[in-house]
Amino acid sequence: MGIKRRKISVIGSGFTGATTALMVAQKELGDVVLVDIPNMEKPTKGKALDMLEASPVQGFDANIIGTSNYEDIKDSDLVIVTAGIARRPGMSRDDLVNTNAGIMKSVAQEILKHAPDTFILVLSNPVDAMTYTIFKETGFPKERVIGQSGVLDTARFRTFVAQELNLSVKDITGFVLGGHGDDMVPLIRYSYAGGIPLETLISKERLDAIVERTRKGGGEIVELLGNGSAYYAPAAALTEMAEAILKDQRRVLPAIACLEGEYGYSNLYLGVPVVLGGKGIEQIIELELTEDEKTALNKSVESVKSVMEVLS
Ligand SMILES: NC(=O)C1=CN([C@@H]2O[C@H](COP(=O)(O)OP(=O)(O)OC[C@H]3O[C@@H](n4cnc5c(N)ncnc54)[C@H](O)[C@@H]3O)[C@@H](O)[C@H]2O)C=CC1
Ligand SMILES: O=C([O-])CC(=O)C(=O)O
Repeated sequence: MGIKRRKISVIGSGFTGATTALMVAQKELGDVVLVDIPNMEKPTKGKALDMLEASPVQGFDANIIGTSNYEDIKDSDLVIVTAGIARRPGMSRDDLVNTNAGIMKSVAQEILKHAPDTFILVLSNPVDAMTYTIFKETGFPKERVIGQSGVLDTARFRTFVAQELNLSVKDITGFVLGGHGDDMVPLIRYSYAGGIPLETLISKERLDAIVERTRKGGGEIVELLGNGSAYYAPAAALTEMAEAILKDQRRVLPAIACLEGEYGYSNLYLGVPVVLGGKGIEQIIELELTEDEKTALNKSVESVKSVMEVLS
């Protein structure tokens, strides 16, 4: 008996998985199990040990292990899924769908077998469709299967706005709705600098340019890196969501949630504002949308659905 530390399993020890493992450990959200395929077992163990050896210097208490044995995820409080292939220059996220759907199915079976009571955060792309796949394959309640896109997309938007206004990123808030693709819908009307509407601070032309850069933000990093996609900001986004769940913070964050009538859509996982806490997705917040915003959201939904059709 006694009080036990939380356990967080990160599936995939590549760029995003390893970075996420380090960030959640640095925040002392719990002990970390980093999982990859048998071929990758040695480097996965090596990364975990290397991170653990950073802990005395940085002063965090968290055990970190690397493994290719899914039994090690037993009793996880949270499983973060980053397994799969990432895109390279010239590719869209949707090009990853067939390979990653196969990987999601096998990962879902392992989670179901070894950690049936856990929460799941999905990162693998195309993430709206992959979150839906994990939901279907595990049969978990919808509030326990959550995808990450909006925290990252909003973080990019906030970064660009802070640069434009030469203000602290801390004072910039925003909301990005819809699928995690180039049709995502940054909601300017709900975006502020220190409580002041952005529309009163930045010209329409400059705001349009920021929205466009946000939509293509993932691709911008892919072009710069040349051999993969973003991982620092995605890992930071996953860590914020993990903290909201594990500390029952009831944060208001954008997340990929299962819609059953909300915003007029059903049987679909899509990025929307939610309350994220100890029960997972505790509420989906429905914002009033203008006709233009509804049209933009609909376009984004059509993109997500066309990817999901490939899977059915
Ligand atoms: N939703 C989002 O905002 C973002 C999504 N992503 C997506 O996250 C995914 C991972 O990206 P990276 O970490 O950069 O890729 P990566 O290639 O560096 O790492 C992926 C890892 O998954 C492992 N893997 C494959 N099958 C597995 C299985 N069955 N079990 C355990 N591990 C398995 C691979 O061996 C590899 O080590 C990609 O699909 C990428 O597109 C990346 C950034 C942001
Ligand atoms: O762009 C990619 O392929 C990875 C991703 O989802 C992002 O960085 O937003």
